[in-house]
Amino acid sequence: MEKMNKGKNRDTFQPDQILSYFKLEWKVLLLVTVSGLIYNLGLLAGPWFEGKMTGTLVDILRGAGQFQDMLTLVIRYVVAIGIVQISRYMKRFYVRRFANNVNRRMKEILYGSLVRKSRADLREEGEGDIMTKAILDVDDCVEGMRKFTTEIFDTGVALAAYAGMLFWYDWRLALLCMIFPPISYIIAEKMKKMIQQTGAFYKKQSGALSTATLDRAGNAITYRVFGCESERQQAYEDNLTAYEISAIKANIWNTAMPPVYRVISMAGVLFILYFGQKNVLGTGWKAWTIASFTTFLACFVKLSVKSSSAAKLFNAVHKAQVSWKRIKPLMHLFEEQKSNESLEDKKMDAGAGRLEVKHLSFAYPDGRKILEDISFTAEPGQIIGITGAVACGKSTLGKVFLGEYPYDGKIIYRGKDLQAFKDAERSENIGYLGHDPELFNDSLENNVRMGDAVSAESYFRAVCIDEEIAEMPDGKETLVGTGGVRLSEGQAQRLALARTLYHKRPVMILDDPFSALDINTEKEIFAHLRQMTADSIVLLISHRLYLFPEMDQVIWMEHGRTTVGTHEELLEHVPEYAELFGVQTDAAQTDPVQEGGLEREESFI
Ligand SMILES: Nc1ncnc2c1ncn2[C@@H]1O[C@H](COP(=O)(O)OP(=O)(O)OP(=O)(O)O)[C@@H](O)[C@H]1O
Repeated sequence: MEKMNKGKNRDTFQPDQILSYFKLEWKVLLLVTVSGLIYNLGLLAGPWFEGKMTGTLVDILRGAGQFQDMLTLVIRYVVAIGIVQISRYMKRFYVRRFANNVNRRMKEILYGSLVRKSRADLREEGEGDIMTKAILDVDDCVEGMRKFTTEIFDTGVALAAYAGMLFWYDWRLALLCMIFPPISYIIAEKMKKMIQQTGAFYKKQSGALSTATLDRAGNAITYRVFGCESERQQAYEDNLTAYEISAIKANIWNTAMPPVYRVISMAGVLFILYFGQKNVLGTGWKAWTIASFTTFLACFVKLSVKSSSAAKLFNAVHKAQVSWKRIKPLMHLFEEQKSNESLEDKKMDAGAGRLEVKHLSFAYPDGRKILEDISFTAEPGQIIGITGAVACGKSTLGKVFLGEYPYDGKIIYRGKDLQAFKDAERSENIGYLGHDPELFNDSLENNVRMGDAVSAESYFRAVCIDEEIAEMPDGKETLVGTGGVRLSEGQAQRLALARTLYHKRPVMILDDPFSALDINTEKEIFAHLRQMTADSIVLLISHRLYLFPEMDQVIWMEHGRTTVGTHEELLEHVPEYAELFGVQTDAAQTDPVQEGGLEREESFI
């Protein structure tokens, strides 16, 4: 990959063209070619020596030959075998190396493509299918390429050499018995469709089974609690059965045909036995010795075996074609996009822009309109509270800023519509914290720093998790487990917020960041948030309204439409908002846990 990124290879490399991968590996393939040619041409020595040795043996038995001749022949035979085997080893080594290089390159490209897909697309595709593509399909594809590369020499060169030898001994007989191998090729080609169909179906089932397995493992507790285990087990069994059937069918088509091809290829032996013995007896097309007969027969058997491997090669190539078809649309190189701004520009500009949302409307790909004609503006330093009824589109409004789907209307920031932002520009300007903390299996600190050098300590304090971390045996080095499984929900949520604040952006979208916290902690963190985002715009989506009197603006959402104003204005003009706020603040006053204000005052600027 590194090599590919430099020099002229990069300009010519086309990741969605199989030939490009061969071209990129031309040095390794050259070594394969040289060692492959030596190996396969050397193989011809086998039948030649076998014929010679048979002839010498017959001479010795007749008393016309010397043991010394046989010994010399055997020594030369052993040396020839040595050379052939060394070249065979070299050829195999370099073919494997070629396959490993291509496999790694394809996986890197595919991985780069998959991680850039939107969350929604990934979910739609299914985790199981993604895993199948990223691992199994690449492996099958490369296996087809490896076999193709190997067989070009093992089969192509050897076939040509054996055929040449047969013609040299008796061209009429050679023509006669060589009718059969092409017939086996034709049959193999005809079988292509079945092999491809069963192969594609097997891949599909394999993806479905992986998805079912992940689902079962991920939701095991839910299924147990709700008593759905036997039902899920049955669904899993059904998937497993479908997978097994598809695997058997694909395997049958893959393995049952090669013996048939071999039998067809071998049919020429009958001609050799009949016409060959005539040659030996002196009544055929050529005058043969026993040695010539043995060499011809051995050569033909080897040619038939090789030609049936060629038919087998077709199977592997057909299988690889199925996989290639599945992954080809994902084979694109992505450049690390960098905006042209310097760090200083970014610092000066950070938070300098006003955000203008004008007549924003949005529908998911299923066509249902979620947001309708939304307009508001926000200035740097403002925190804007977004709330509304359940499922009214709050999260969707936040996600629109991620640019995963197109929208109507405009979101203008820094004088440009968000849809015109490059990915890198968008990620430099928009920070997002969704419902899922998306923690990875690393230390608490690394989850916040994400590779940056600055210490995460002050961010731990900002989200009020510092004291809990201090009590953990490994402190900030504590591993959080996959998805943060070793943390409480509130801890995971705060850690994710610390990460978002650490990587502060001029526009920050925080989707319900306090939902798992008590009011005291929420208020404390909010005060820190206010300090830390003094030059940013924060869109804070929340169901809880205790903090809304402190918001610079409030957006009330209902059926995809919005009312925008200050908290006081909304209390006056939106009865639903006033009612919700009243209910929540009344509840807080009667709940002792919900009372209180800021316990710790600290500056985070
Ligand atoms: N990826 C999606 N594809 C299609 N429809 C979706 C998708 N995500 C959400 N929706 C639909 O959009 C509507 C708004 O969902 P959204 O999550 O934005 O609401 P919300 O106000 O944040 O909900 P909540 O109050 O439960 O947090 C819902 O009806 C939901 O079913």
